[in-house]
Order: sequence, then structure tokens, then C-alpha cells
Amino acid sequence: MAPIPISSVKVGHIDDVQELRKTKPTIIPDRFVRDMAERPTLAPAMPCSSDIPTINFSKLSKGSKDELESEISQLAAACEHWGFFQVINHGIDLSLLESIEKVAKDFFMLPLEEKKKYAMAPGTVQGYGQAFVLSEDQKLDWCNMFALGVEPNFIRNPMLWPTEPEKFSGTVEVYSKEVRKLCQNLLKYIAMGLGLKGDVFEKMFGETVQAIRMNYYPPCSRPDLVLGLSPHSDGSALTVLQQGKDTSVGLQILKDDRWVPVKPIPNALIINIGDTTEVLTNGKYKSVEHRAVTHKEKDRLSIVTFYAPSYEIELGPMEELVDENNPCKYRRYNHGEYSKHYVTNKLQGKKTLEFAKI
Ligand SMILES: COC(=O)C(/C=C/C1=C(C)CCCC1(C)C)=C/O[C@H]1C=C(C)C(=O)O1
Ligand SMILES: O=C(O)CCC(=O)C(=O)O
Ligand SMILES: [Fe+2]
Repeated sequence: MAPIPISSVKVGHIDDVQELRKTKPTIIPDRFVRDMAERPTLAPAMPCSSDIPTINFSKLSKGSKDELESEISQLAAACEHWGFFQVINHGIDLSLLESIEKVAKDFFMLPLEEKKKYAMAPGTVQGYGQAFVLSEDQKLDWCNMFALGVEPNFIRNPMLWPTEPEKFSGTVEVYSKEVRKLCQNLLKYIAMGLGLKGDVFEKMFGETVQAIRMNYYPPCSRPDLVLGLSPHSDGSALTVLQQGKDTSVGLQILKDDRWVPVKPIPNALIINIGDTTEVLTNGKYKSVEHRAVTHKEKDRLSIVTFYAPSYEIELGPMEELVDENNPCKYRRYNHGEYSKHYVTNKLQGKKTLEFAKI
């Protein structure tokens, strides 16, 4: 997927938020201050009541027949009513979750000059910086990102894989393989929950695309004025999100027109349905808008994997999910075209998905 020409993207000066934070500004630069309507409602101090569903992966992978059936229906309900769920007992070594968190944190703590060696070029989404900034007047997120294309090999830019921290690249490789297996398995159970053959997505997706993005949100003296990450839905089929162990609550999802904070479960992984699954299921499973907010004193780290079909495939709603009561809501398109459309537009709720709507 060719990036859009760098010369045509004028993004203006983008402050690095970690460097900004070092100066402890009492006045937040205007480019980070959101318009009134966009300003966040911050997570209440008390735990929230409406938590997203929890799926016990071990009941899917090694449960009895009854456990498997019951967990598949819970998974189906989570996909249909929430689009977000937390997976416990996912089978990925906790030491690997710790290692990826450590290398990610160590990377963000490197001096700016070192991180700039891997700078994200304007109009592209890989490397260190702020993605999805496409104009000089666009508001900025209170976040530093580091993103890498992982699979297939041709989406990789080897120049962007850091040599420091020493274990960074090796850990990303091992972690990505494990997360990939989890995505493949979850898609199998999602297919079964839809009454389809378990291998339907695997067969359809071809050479799948996988990318990793690390988001670091430093504390912000005015969390009421800024957003850590703009509201968006993910373009992927599935997204896997790991939150740093001791990091503050920050992820919010839009549920029934209200922003609901996601309370992390230690060692769980958060999964969300992406735009691609919304299209394939003809809207039965929707990609849900989400955003990140910041905290006055605490920083936050998230490690996000996007798992998607090959750029080569053409997709649209699966025929089993279209009938006279559920007329076809999306057109057929090439997934590479959608990826290009996704990464060349700013994050703006579910606007990107209009590309596919009939
Ligand atoms: C919020 O979403 C993203 O940052 C994102 C970016 C993904 C990518 C990279 C970081 C590197 C190269 C490829 C890719 C575009 C996957 C979301 O990815 C979604 C969007 C589409 C479309 C998709 O396939 O994954
Ligand atoms: O940091 C978070 O919790 C949200 C990250 C996210 O939504 C993304 O990277 O797409
Ligand atoms: Fe996201």
C-alpha cells in the first residue's frame, strides 16, 4: 500500500508530548485544546458499574462441550451488544506480556533524538510520532505513538525497527506471533457463534495483515481539555489491546451515546471488533467508537495489534448474513483500498466506514 506523497501533507509543528510534559505547562498549547463538544468526561474515582463482558478463553480452547457452547454464546453476545470484551486465560505467557510492556516503555523513555531516528513521515502511519495528522489546523492527541507493520513481510520498513532497547525487535516478533494465534482462534469461535464454519475467515482472509502500535500517554495537567486519542473505530477485523500494568484507566468506549470507561482486569487482553468484521457480518457485529483520555498525574501505555485480511482480497457482507430482514448495508470493495482510505484520513469516529456503506 503506497503512502500518500509526503510533500502534499502539511501538518505544521507537532510538539512531542513527553517533551512538553517535562516543562509542566500550566497552559496547554492551543493545538491540543479540544473544542467544547469534544472535551472528555473523565473516569469517575469509583469503579464503573457497566463493565464490558469477559470471555474465558480457556473454556473455548480446552473446555467441555457444554463450556465451549456456553462460552461461544457469550462471545457472540459480547460481539453483538458491545463490540468490546476482555479475554482472560488467553494462553499467552504473562512473562511475554511483561516483556513487551518493558521494551515499549523503555523505548518511549529513550531521549527524543534517539526516537527521532525512527520518525513517522507525514502522511504515513509507521514509526514514532503522531499518526493520522493530515492538516495544519487539526487538533493533536496527547499521545506519542510508535507503530510498525509486522506481517506480511512486504509491509515492514526495516529502517523503523529500533536497535535499542536491544530486545525490542525480538520481543515484538515473539509477541506478534502469539497475538496472531489468538486472533486466528478468536475468529474461529466468532465464526462458530455466527453459525458458520470455523475456518471461514481464515480461508477468506488470505495472507493476513498485522501491525503493532504502542501508545504512550504522559500525564497532562489539564486532562479535561485534551484527548489522549481521538474517537475512532479500528479498520481491522479484530484488534487486541494490552494496557500497561500500573497505568491509569484511560480507554473509553461509546455505548448508548455515553462514554464508558473500561476498567482493566489484570493480565487480561481487550479485544474489539473492527470495521472489517462489521462489513463482513453486515452490521450484526459493529465496530465500536473508542477514545483515550489522560490523567493529571499518571501516565499510560497501551500496546495494540491490528489484525486484518490481505490487501488483495475483495470483501463485503457474507451472504449468510444478508436476507430480506437484513438487507445488504455495505458494498463490496478491495481491502487494500479500504486500508489506504483508512490511513489517509484523520480519526473521526466511524466516518471512515462511510467508504463501505451503500
Ligand atoms: C487506529 O488504527 C491504526 O493505527 C491502524 C494502522 C495500521 C497499520 C499500520 C500501523 C502499519 C501498516 C499497515 C496498517 C494499515 C495495518 C489501523 O489499522 C487498521 C486499518 C485497516 C484498514 C487495517 O487493516 O488495520
Ligand atoms: O490506548 C488505548 O487504550 C486506545 C488505543 C487505540 O484505540 C488504538 O491504538 O487504536
Ligand atoms: Fe483503536
